[in-house]
Parts: sequence; structure tokens; C-alpha cells
Amino acid sequence: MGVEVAVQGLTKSFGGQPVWSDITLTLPAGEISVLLGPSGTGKSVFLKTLVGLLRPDRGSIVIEGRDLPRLSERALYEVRKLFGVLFQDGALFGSMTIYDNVAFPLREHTRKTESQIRAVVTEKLDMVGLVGAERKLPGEISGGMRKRAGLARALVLDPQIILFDEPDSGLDPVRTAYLNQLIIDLNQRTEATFLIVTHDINTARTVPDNIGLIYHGHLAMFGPREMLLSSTEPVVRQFLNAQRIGPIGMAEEKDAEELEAEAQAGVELPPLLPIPLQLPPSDGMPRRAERPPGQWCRAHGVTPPPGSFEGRWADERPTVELATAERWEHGEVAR
Ligand SMILES: Nc1ncnc2c1ncn2[C@@H]1O[C@H](COP(=O)(O)OP(=O)(O)OP(=O)(O)O)[C@@H](O)[C@H]1O
Repeated sequence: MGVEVAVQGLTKSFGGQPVWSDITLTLPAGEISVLLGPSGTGKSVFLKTLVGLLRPDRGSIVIEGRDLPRLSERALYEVRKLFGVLFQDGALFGSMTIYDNVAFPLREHTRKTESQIRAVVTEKLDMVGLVGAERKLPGEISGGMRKRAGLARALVLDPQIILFDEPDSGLDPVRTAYLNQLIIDLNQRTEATFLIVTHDINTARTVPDNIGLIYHGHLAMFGPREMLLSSTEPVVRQFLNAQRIGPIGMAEEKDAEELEAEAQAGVELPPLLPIPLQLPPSDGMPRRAERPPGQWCRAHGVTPPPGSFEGRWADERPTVELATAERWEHGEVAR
């Protein structure tokens, strides 16, 4: 089971230039969260700060009662074992085979024998669908396969928290769809806490339990997927609906003149897009963190945009969702 990550008042700057300030959010244990934001807003810096590769200027990151920025190097080394990280390019060693790349953390951080290592590596390669590619070098496989190899390596120490830095960058839409399904299935199987940085709005709309948006050096909003997808807050609305109209411009923030011109021209924000159903695990069994469609909206008296959840919510819950809801009510799906 994953662990909660509680971030409070986190601030980071380089050479006096702030990247972001005062970020407060909690990644709920075992849930999938996505972090969005325009390019250069410091999403990768946030991931590196979480895992202790960068030290924040201020603020706390509490995991299992330990505040990471306040730990000694030695204690931090121990806490880092809770994390698995999938870096943007997979960060594989080019001269090592896929097998040796995936085995690397086990050889470095454990006392396992080579036969025990073989069992773990084979299991993780199987999880990401890469059995058969063991002897290949990273340069001999496709970008999508390299991502999956990086993911297998991130999984070998059975992490409680998995950070994904743009797992879908450079992948075509079909491979992105496969990777998203793999992420959902891995979350179902490992019940680890996931944080995914992505630019892919479709991923952000369909994969996570929670969404966060960093904008202009601050966390604009963080919360359940349905909360952000039904939000009318201009920045959140513009970003999650991938629209040109709104406060975000080409160079991050539109200036007052541009916004005034939009207002003068009577440009109205386009309507919110329907909230899609969340991607289910491929075996049809709900994830522990999964919630029935429309649950957050119902609980908060929010009417989702027309056509949301393909009509499957509220009083017209259909058989499939009803089955999930019933399993939920009978305690088969943990709350
Ligand atoms: N080690 C560092 N030293 C100095 N500045 C840095 C360092 N790492 C990142 N930065 C700066 O911090 C800012 C945020 O970078 P970061 O890569 O986190 O953005 P991002 O939101 O992940 O961008 P993108 O979506 O384009 O990948 C950038 O201006 C970058 O140049």
C-alpha cells in the first residue's frame, strides 16, 4: 500500500529567482495524481525536490512522519528507497542491456543473489510487457519500449511512491494510450502512490484520481479530478479544456492589454468539456482508490458539464457503474 506525501509551504528558487512558492498539497496514499502546468513552471523541479535530489528553500515534505528537507543525507538515503522514478528519457545506461539496466538498483541497493535478481527483473519486465527484450541495448529498442524499461527499473525495489516525469513525451497517441493503461493497471496491482507530470490533456482528464496545476509560480489548484474538470476558475478551465481564450498566453501570462482586448471583443470562454469516465483497469476490477463516476460532483452539489460520464452518473447509474457502486457499498472496494 502506498504512503501519503504531505507537502506544506514548499518554495524553491535558483540564484534568487523563484521557481515556485508556497506549494501545499497532499498526495493521498495509493491514489494517482497528475501535475500540470505550462512549460518551464517547475514541474520537474518539483519532482526532484520531492525525491530529495534538490533541497527546497522553505517548507516541508512529510512522509511517514519524517520531514525530508530536514533529514541527514543518510536518513534521506533510506527514505529515497520508498520512491521509484521514471525520468523523461527513461535515463537508461546506454552501454548496458535492458536486463542489466533493470537489475542495476537491485545490485546497488540490495544483497540479493543473482538468481533472486533474475526472478525480480523477470517479474517487472513481464509487468511492463518487455519479456524477450532483455539482451537488447536501449539504442536498439523504440522510445515507448525505453519508457517501459525505465518503468520496470523504477519498480524493482517495490516503491511506495512512483514519480513519472512526462511518461508520454515523444510517444504517439496509440503508445500513449497503452502506457496510460499500464499506469492504471500498475496502480491497481501495486497500490503505490503515483504522481505523473504530463502535458497530455487527455491523460490528465482520464487517468488520475487528482489533478494539480502549477501556474505563474504557484499551485493554482489541487484536488479530485472531477473538481478540476468542473472548475470555472479561469486558469484551470483554460488549461484543462486546452483553450486559447483565458489568462494563459503564449509567453505564459497574457498582459492586461490582451485580456482587456478579449473582454472588449466580448470573447466568451467556451463551454466546459464533458467530464470523461476514468480509465478502468484492463481486468475490469476497480482500483482501491477508484470512485464511482460523478461521486465528487454529487457530494458537492456540482452539476457537471452536459454529457459528462457518458451520461452514467447520478440517478441514471447504469449496470456497470452500479456494480462498482454496489461493491463499494458492500466494502469490496476500500474507501
Ligand atoms: N539545477 C538547476 N539550476 C538552475 N535552474 C534550474 C535548474 N533546474 C531547473 N532550473 C530552471 O527551473 C525552471 C523550471 O524548470 P523545469 O524543468 O522544472 O520546468 P517544467 O515545468 O518541468 O518544464 P517542461 O514542462 O518544459 O518540461 C526553468 O527555468 C529551469 O531553467
